[in-house]
Amino acid sequence: MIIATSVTKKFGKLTALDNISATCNKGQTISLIGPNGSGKTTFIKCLLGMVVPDSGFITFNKQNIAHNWQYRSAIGYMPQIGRYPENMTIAQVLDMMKDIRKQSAVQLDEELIHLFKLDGMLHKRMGNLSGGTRQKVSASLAFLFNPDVLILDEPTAGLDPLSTEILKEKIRKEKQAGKLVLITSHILSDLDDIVTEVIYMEEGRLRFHKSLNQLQEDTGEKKLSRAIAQVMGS
Ligand SMILES: Nc1ncnc2c1ncn2[C@@H]1O[C@H](COP(=O)(O)OP(=O)(O)OP(=O)(O)O)[C@@H](O)[C@H]1O
Repeated sequence: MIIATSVTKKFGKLTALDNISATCNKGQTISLIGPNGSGKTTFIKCLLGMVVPDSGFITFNKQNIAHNWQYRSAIGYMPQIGRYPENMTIAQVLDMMKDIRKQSAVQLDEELIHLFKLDGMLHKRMGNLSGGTRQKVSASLAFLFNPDVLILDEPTAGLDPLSTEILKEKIRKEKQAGKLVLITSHILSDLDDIVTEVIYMEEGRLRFHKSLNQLQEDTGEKKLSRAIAQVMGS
C-alpha cells in the first residue's frame, strides 16, 4: 500500500532520515518507535507529502506520490500538535474541513465526535479548549472522512485514560476493517494490544521492521515496552 524506498532527508548538516526503506500494508497497525529526534515525524511527513525527500521515493498504491496529490484524500492524519484558528468553534472547524474535502460521496464517520462527547461542546472556541479536548478534535478529524490509511502522531498524548481506551478501540475497529494504521507513541503500554508491526528508528536510520510476534520471540519479552527497552539497551 505504502512503500518507501531509500528515503533520505537532510536539514542542513543533519541527516534526519538516512536511506529508509519500508513497506506498509493494508490491515497492519504499525508502531513507529524511536528516541526523540530519531526521525519518526519527519518520516510521517514524507509519507504525507509535507516534507519532500532529498533522494529516494515513496509510492502509494504503486503510484509515486511525487506526481500524484490525489492519494492524500485516502489518508487521515492526526498531528502531534493540532493547530487551528483560535477564534473558530469546534463546529466551524468541522464544517470547514467538510467544505475543504468536499467528499459528499464519502460516508462520514462521526463516531469519535459522539464518543468523545464533542457534540455537546460544538459552540466552544478552539482557543479555549483544554489540550486533551484539542486532541479529541484532531482524532475526530483524522477518522471523519473514513480514510483507508490513518497516520496518528502521538495520538494518546494528553488524553485521559477513558478517552485513550475509546481511541484504542476505534483504532482496533478500523484495523479489523482492513485499514492501514501508522502510530507513533512514546507511551508503549498504549500500543501493546493494538500493534501488529514495529518499526524502530534511531538517529534517522531504520534499525528494524518486525512483526510484534517476531519482536516478542527475539527478545523473550511479551510486553512491547520491555521488548523495546531490551533493544534500546543492547
Ligand atoms: N523543519 C526542520 N528543520 C530543521 N530540522 C528539523 C526539521 N524537522 C525536524 N528536524 C530535525 O530532524 C530530526 C528528527 O526530527 P523528528 O521530529 O522527525 O523526530 P521524532 O523522532 O519525531 O522526535 P520526537 O520523538 O521528539 O517527536 C531532529 O533532530 C529535528 O530537530
